[in-house]
Amino acid sequence: MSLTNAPKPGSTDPSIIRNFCIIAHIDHGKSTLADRMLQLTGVVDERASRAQYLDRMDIERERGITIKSQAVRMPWTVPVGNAEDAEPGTYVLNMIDTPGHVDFTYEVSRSLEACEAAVLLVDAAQGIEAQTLANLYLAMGADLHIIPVLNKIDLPSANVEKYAAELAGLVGCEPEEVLLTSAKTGVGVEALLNEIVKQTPAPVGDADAPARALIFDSVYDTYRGVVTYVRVVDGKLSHRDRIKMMSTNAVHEMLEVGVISPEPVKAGEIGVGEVGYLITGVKDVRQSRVGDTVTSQHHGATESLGGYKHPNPMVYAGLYPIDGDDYPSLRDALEKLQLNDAALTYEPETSGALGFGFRCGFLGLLHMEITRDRLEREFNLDLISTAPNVVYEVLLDDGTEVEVTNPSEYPDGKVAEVREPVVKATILAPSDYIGTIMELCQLKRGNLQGMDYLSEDRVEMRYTLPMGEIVFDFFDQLKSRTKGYASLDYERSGEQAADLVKVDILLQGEPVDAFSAIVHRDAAYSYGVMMAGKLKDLIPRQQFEVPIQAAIGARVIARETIRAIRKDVLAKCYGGDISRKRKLLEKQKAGKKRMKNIGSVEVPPEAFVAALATTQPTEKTGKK
Ligand SMILES: Nc1nc2c(ncn2[C@@H]2O[C@H](COP(=O)(O)OP(=O)(O)OP(=O)(O)O)[C@@H](O)[C@H]2O)c(=O)[nH]1
Repeated sequence: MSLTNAPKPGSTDPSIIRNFCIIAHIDHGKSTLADRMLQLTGVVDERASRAQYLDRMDIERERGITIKSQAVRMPWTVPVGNAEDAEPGTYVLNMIDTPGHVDFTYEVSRSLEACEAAVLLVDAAQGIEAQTLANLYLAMGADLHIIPVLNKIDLPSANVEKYAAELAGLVGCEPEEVLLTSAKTGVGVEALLNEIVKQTPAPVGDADAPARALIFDSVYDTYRGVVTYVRVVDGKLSHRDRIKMMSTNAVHEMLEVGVISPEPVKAGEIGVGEVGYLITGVKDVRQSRVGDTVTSQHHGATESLGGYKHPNPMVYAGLYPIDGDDYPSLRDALEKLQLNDAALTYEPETSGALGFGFRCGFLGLLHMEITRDRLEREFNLDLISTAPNVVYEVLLDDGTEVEVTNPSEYPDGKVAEVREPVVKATILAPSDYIGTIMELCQLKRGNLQGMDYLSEDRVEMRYTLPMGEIVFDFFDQLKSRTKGYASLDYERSGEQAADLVKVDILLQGEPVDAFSAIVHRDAAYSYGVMMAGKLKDLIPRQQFEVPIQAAIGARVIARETIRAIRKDVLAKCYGGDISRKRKLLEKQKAGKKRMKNIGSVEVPPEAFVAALATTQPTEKTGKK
């Protein structure tokens, strides 16, 4: 349909608005389906459509993942006499794109809150995966109507019958009610749009009440400052308003209101049920937080929409520039990233081994990897990052409690109790792998909470596990044990007391803070042996013997030795060529400058990078 006679923002009757999102496991085709919908509704024409319109950032496109949610307004006309029995007429569909990964669960939950229905998309060749379930539970928690869809039905390996039954069993409908699409070829997508119109409840709100809108995303734009995405629940927001953030009472000037279709389109106002953006001139997303309620300054609402949560980092790691001179650039880069990332925290720290750097807090491992990636790519920095760790609550003998976000700050002795964060994990896998998964979970101190068969050969296992074990190498091991067939999802679920100790690694008797780790007492020995062995291979031989030790307090639990060598770079230069000799000596000197010194031991930065490389690709990067 043409865009010119589409209903105008601000004056759209809520009864013709349909707000929905697409939820899916990674790679099941969410972005492709979204692109196809943009084309079919005429919002993006086929020629202009570059693949995956919604995934804006380069990294997202390269890795094929969605980090930030976006919302697009699409007009859609249901023709008279359509097979799906939707009421003919022109509707406004707002498609809200949700991030798919567990690290961003809170952002997902806010995006869902802005919708009335969720299209649950499942790959017809893969079936239900862990994130299908996690997202479905979140959507059901938000009271959304669920529209089950099997995608990729064009694939020769698609097993429509089996997975339609699985999906129907999950959402509680008949297998015939599961819609079938191929986002790639477009088959079934028009029918899906009609079904969305038919099945999605129209938004309900009080047009005459004071304005209340939910912030479900907030993005920093270099030219325009922060762009805030909102769903209006009651009243209306006009470009003439001054607005108030209800969690902080901060008041901002409104510079622009509009809708995205798919580029920003200015509007005078947006009303009940509508989804759009606000620009207020704030320069930092922390002033416009996801989950907060926006109201107008005058005659504003007194009660916020609820559900606002402050994002708390769950995983910490130290980031250090390989070249110490890059420290100021790293600080500037983190400052810039934080403009667009309310969940990222950092503070300066100094490491005896690595010099000046920052201790950064992340929502999870993917968040950490994305941040590191962006620092290296967009800001051209070479970084060493320490192994990620979780936050421990340590109760000392004298009754004081300290929060430890860095293993090297772990109090020595005097510890009465240590509490560690726990997660509820859901693992989906072919039933052949039950044995090996159970073995792994046991090894990682997991407790089986329940197990269900989704179909005769696929099983869902629910565990509680210490989060510290998950950030270590759990995912990697799970994938290798199940040949990549298992999928994992987890959410935070309280704390537990545990018998944890700090293992230090010493080079020539000097502790190297970057390698200290907090581990379970039973795993301390294997961590010590693994680390000492790794370093023995990575640190080049020096002119003297270097002992490597792993220790708990004063007790040494593992030891390796790097034998001495005298590296004579001139050995091969017999006779006279003095300029060649000088060149070699200069080269050696330059090499030494890069070295990090631990006592008198020279360690090349690459050894730190390799020793600290967690064998820990997350679900996304594991595919690289
Ligand atoms: N054959 C076939 N391939 C499809 C279909 N839909 C998507 N794909 C392919 O599946 C892959 C993943 O699709 P995406 O749309 O990026 O998946 P996604 O769910 O958005 O992934 P994330 O953004 O990472 O969560 C891409 O290579 C698509 O081309 C389909 O209907 N048929």
